[in-house]
Amino acid sequence: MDSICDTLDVEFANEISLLLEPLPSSQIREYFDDLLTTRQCGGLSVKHDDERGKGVYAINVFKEGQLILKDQMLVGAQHSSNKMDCLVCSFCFCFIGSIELQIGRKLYFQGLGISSNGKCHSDATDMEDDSYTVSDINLGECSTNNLKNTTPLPKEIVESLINGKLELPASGRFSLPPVVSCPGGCGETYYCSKSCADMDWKSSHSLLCTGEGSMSLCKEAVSEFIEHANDTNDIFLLAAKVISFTILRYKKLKAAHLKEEKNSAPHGLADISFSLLLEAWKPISVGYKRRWWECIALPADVDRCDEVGFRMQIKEMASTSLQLLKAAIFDKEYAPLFSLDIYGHIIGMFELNNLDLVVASPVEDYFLYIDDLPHPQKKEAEAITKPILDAIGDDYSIGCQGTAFFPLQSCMNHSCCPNAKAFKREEDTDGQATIIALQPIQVGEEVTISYIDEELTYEERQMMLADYGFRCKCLKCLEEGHQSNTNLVTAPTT
Ligand SMILES: C[S@@+](CC[C@H](N)C(=O)[O-])C[C@H]1O[C@@H](n2cnc3c(N)ncnc32)[C@H](O)[C@@H]1O
Repeated sequence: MDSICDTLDVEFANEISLLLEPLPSSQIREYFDDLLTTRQCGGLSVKHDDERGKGVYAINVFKEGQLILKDQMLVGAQHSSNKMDCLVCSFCFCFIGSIELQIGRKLYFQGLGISSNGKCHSDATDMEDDSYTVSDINLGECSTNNLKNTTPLPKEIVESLINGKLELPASGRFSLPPVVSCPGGCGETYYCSKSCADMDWKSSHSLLCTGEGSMSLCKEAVSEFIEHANDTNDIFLLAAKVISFTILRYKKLKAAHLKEEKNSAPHGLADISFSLLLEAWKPISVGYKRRWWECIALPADVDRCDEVGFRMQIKEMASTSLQLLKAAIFDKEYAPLFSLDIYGHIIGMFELNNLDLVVASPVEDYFLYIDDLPHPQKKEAEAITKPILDAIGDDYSIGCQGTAFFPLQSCMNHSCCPNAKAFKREEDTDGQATIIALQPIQVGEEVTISYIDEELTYEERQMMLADYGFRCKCLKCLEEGHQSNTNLVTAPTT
């Protein structure tokens, strides 16, 4: 595995080990206390123990069913294969536009079909008089929808759904925020508001935008990086967001520092630069992480004897992705961020902590509403909606799907008898993680969630948790583990 030589890893070995060094527990606690204050979440605290690392503890009592935490993601991305099904805000992941636009886009992409390389191909006409047109839609890979038993609609109807010329019955009850375009003009990301667009721009998108306003070194290089991620693993898009986020935070800290320096005796900037980079990196430094190619679970179809080769391939793929990212946004000033070791640890952090990003579809709610209407209205509405439902087929209910890193939720340890779970309620219409109490939780008790299906057998659970790199010692496992050991001892020999 050492055959992949990355010169930055050698040149910046000291800086890299400082970036990867765990923070002292007092700093970790301070960081999470501040974060909990910004989340307006008074009932929790993050503490460290030597056996299991960080954990989340209740400092208030929670009742069964009570909301424990709404956690805002640090970075997240919609799966490229899901972009055909759902148009969502690229920052908060709520659905945008209108029910008609959501349905029209879905039918439009279904109508295009999927070419042999898994990409959409476009042959539709533009509708230039509207702010969101068919030609605006740039999606990367398409999902392989289940199009069996669907009855296509005429192209003009699909176009009028997208253009807002056709209004569906009662769709006003399901109004969605308007579509706001990317300020950099990439035509690839859309938002629910100017404030989401601005926050995404300042957080990471300004460096990863492929539009005219991009702050990257080379827009074509950004496009190449994105294409590689779409073709291989969209986790690289999240890693790029983390690096951009750190660079932009660093630049902001440096600007504030220079402003302060003007008003006092100046110090050498070189000395202070790395400490500013460390500060900018703090939200990532507190995340539990290991190198991706070392911690990724061996897929079921890879034989144990091919393990070394598999891990080497993963490392090579990450190295290719990093070279493409370097061509897009590298600067010597923050060079250690572009070492393969740091890139591997960022992706490993996602591997070990990420939560599925799920937002339910308002299109599903819309069709359920129509189905529930009393008889005369239902018949009237269905005269219009039924052909549309027949054209979409079984996939009408697909919601937004992606992956995201949540700073507080990722501190929650696993238990096979958890007292909390990640659960989206009806009112949770964006990408935040929502954690709900499954049972009463007392002050001082650890808040735990299950990373796996806790109904599996003891052996199956341990096998699945081995992918997360640990053996579970929760009460249920201690009891069942003891029982299975006892059975082994007492089992009759044949
Ligand atoms: C998502 S993180 C949870 C937070 C983590 N403890 C930390 O320090 O950031 C998952 C990691 O926590 C540890 N962990 C979580 N639940 C555990 C459990 N029931 N028993 C042992 N280790 C556990 C394992 O190292 C696991 O890979």
